[in-house]
Amino acid sequence: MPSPKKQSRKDIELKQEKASVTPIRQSSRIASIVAAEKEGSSQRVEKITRETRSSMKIEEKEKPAARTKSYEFGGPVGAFFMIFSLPVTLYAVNLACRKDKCTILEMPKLPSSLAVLVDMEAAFIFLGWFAFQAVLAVLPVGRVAEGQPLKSGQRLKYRLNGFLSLLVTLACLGVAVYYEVPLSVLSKKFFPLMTTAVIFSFLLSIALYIKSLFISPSKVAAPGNSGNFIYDFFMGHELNPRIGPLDLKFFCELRPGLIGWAVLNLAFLVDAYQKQGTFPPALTMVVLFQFVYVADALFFEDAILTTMDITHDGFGFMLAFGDLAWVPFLYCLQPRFLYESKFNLPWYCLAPIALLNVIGYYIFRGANSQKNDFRKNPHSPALAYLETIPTPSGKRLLVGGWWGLVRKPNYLGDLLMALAWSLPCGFGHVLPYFYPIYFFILLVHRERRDDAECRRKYGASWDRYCERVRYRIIPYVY
Ligand SMILES: NC(=O)C1=CN([C@@H]2O[C@H](COP(=O)(O)OP(=O)(O)OC[C@H]3O[C@@H](n4cnc5c(N)ncnc54)[C@H](OP(=O)(O)O)[C@@H]3O)[C@@H](O)[C@H]2O)C=CC1
Ligand SMILES: CC(C)CCC[C@@H](C)[C@H]1CC=C2C3=C(CC[C@@]21C)[C@@]1(C)CC[C@H](O)C(C)(C)[C@@H]1CC3
Repeated sequence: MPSPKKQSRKDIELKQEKASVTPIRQSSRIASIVAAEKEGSSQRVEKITRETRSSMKIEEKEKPAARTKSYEFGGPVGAFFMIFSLPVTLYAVNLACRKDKCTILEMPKLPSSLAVLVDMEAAFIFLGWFAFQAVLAVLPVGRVAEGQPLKSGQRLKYRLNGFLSLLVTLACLGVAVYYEVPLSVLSKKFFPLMTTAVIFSFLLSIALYIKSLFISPSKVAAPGNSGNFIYDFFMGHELNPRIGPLDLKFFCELRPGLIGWAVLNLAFLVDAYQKQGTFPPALTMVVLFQFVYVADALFFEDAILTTMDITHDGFGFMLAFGDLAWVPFLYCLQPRFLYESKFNLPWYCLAPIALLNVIGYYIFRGANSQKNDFRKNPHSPALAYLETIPTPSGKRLLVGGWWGLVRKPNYLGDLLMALAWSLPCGFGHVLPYFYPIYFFILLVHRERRDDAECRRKYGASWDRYCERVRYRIIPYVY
């Protein structure tokens, strides 16, 4: 136990540190950074930045985890509603879009027996798949990267071998096709596989919540620390849960669900080829687009370390269900529609859609890489041409390049791609457009959440950025 005398001295020091990040002090620090930059003294800039960071770290290290004051997603009631409505939506959309019909004008036909939805073989396939990906993820192969600094100042280490895992998975699929293993089992058992993923994500979220009750305050994720069980279960109470070398959030976000989505698509394509003797153009194109999206996420795996999911949100039901059930079994809706319905479009319709996808990808990749490279090395000579503005935390905000066009250029590119994945399904049905519609809503909401978080982090500097870059996602529109 510290002596009362020592404790009170520590308190004084703490108060002094807290005072050092008051708004007045913040603006004087920005002024010092700007002055030092004008003088061209990069050493002084580094020094002021280091001082500011360490004073903020001391402040945060000593605090018990602060309770979340503002609720998102409609608070506990909204979270409770989503825990039930998300799985229902997943089933409803997939049941409404089946071989003979794809419509929202009729009630989805419920399966004749439970065996259509639940199946032991599918459960083994799913669990085997999850274990296979986990083994690949912990193999000591591939670069190790450091995450963004945590509240404690510590940086977690992440093994980056996602792209290699994708290649190994593809090789295994190739061998399976060669030995005539029927991949059609994946499309036949689509619903039982989905049910296993749903049950698994519920069980995983419960385990994660129980584990999070025993962690130290520095490991708590601020958004999932309200004290309300339902809300924290949904948002995720622990920021970076790990089992030995396996970082569960990082793993689930990129491996079993994301690669699983690409594998389901490939299974539809192989089956279509085996049945029709040719690769149907529209299906092939969408499978290829989505494959590039998945491969890109794994190739630029370290870029996810600066996203909101990893730096800010806890690992709870929202992400567990999103990663393991929602992404693989809903994002493949357009390929599944094209596979089941055999719908096609002529090349002169597919060509402009392909161009839209390329433009979307160019913006998405350019924006994500620009921000990620800048966060990794703000003094990189390759980025020196970009205009930036200082913030009290020492970090700067990009106000040139992609990040000067709109506040979320990466969302803009992602949305263009989402549209390009649905257009090959034609205009006869609304359901294949579920993804771009849902995605637009998700990203508008996500932008608002991030805006609030950045205003909290960067104060007046964020307001300056918003004045400079007026549009949020779509130039001159929104
Ligand atoms: N397919 C899907 O279902 C989904 C895809 N996505 C995609 O994931 C990607 C990541 O998205 P997300 O994590 O939401 O958001 P961002 O990658 O945009 O990350 C937000 C963070 O970036 C930093 N930042 C914001 N503006 C600037 C700026 N001007 N200069 C420098 N840094 C800035 C801030 O963090 P700090 O300053 O602390 O570094 C902010 O908190 C996007 O491409 C998105 O489209 C997202 C959700 C779902
Ligand atoms: C349905 C719920 C209300 C919300 C669930 C959201 C999740 C499905 C998404 C939250 C952020 C995601 C990201 C990707 C996939 C979807 C989820 C998990 C991402 C891995 C897709 C590939 C991209 O290249 C990316 C940038 C790595 C994405 C990161 C965010």
